[in-house]
Amino acid sequence: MSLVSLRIHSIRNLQHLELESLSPINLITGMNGSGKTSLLEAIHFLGTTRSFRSHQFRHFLSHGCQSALVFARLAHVGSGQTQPLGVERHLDGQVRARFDGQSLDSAQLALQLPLQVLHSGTFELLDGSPAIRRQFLDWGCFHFNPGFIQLWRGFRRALKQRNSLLKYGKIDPLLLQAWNHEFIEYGSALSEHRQAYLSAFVPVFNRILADLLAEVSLDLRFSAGWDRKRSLEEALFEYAERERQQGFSLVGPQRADFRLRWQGQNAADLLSRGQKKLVVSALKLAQGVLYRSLSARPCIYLIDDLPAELDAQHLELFCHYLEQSADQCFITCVESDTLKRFWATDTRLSCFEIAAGQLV
Ligand SMILES: Nc1ncnc2c1ncn2[C@@H]1O[C@H](COP(=O)(O)OP(=O)(O)OP(=O)(O)O)[C@@H](O)[C@H]1O
Repeated sequence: MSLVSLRIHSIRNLQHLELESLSPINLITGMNGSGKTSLLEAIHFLGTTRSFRSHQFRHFLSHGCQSALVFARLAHVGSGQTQPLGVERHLDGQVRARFDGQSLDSAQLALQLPLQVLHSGTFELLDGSPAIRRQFLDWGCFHFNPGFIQLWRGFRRALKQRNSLLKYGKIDPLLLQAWNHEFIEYGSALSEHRQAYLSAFVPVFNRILADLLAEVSLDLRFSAGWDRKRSLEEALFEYAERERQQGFSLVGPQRADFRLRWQGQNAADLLSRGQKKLVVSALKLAQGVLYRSLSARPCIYLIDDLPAELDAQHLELFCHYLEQSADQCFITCVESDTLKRFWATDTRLSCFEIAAGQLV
């Protein structure tokens, strides 16, 4: 699906904004503080009911408003048919997502509008906490395997119950055994899905990285969250006493991570900012390529300040990559001339300029 038109109400300084005739490549330009990133945030809200830069809804809801609404018409690739998608969220916590007249839960919404975001915070994928990389990995697994969400939910439930038993000291052995069983069943399966996804992902990532940043070749290492020479059951047994003392689960898929190594060291410690941006971009592009090859559906890319950190040569490579993909892109930058020259003349491109939250 791709967005054909977009209507935004009450997201940051975008009180009411309507965009028509969206293209595969959409350039959003404007001065600092004009509302470019807010527009990307609004599309992210449409696909997830959340922002990618504020955890709290009240921070990205326009000041003085009670609710935010984003509405779009989505087109099936290759057909002229469009369907409406709307997401509304109120300050009191109510969230409503509707697609073509049907209510959607968050997982169904994510399936309708698969998004990849690149913004200044995305660097954390390399040097931030493992939770950020697990989230990245689980996005891929979620779209790679329809059964993954059930496993993930089952595992989260078992982890929560297990942690609350360990936390409150008085442990009923039968109850702990029951939750251990769930934890092991769901946890082992979850980890297998993550590994299967990475096996498919790594060659795609390496290929894209070689195109975008030929001088860097990275080794992606996955750690499951426990020593894989043992089963998860054996690892729980080995850590049982330490977990009792610490009061929470110490081993399992909730500790999984992956690291990128370059020349035997943590890549984040060696790469320049521009190189980091290209590596993170290659990770995100690889997820999109894999998603498209499995589902035959495109991803939507939200790319904030694409030119930042990149020289003209890498910028051109990046733009070339985006225009060749079947994905839809929303790209922000301050000056439109910075990016306009990098596209082929037959690329379907729409340019929107924003000033103080309004289209110019
Ligand atoms: N909750 C809010 N309600 C209203 N306005 C807000 C809210 N939060 C932030 N703003 C304002 O919205 C404006 C748009 O911010 P945004 O980050 O989208 O700008 P931008 O065009 O991406 O700027 P830059 O080029 O500097 O990154 C800013 O002026 C900001 O102060």
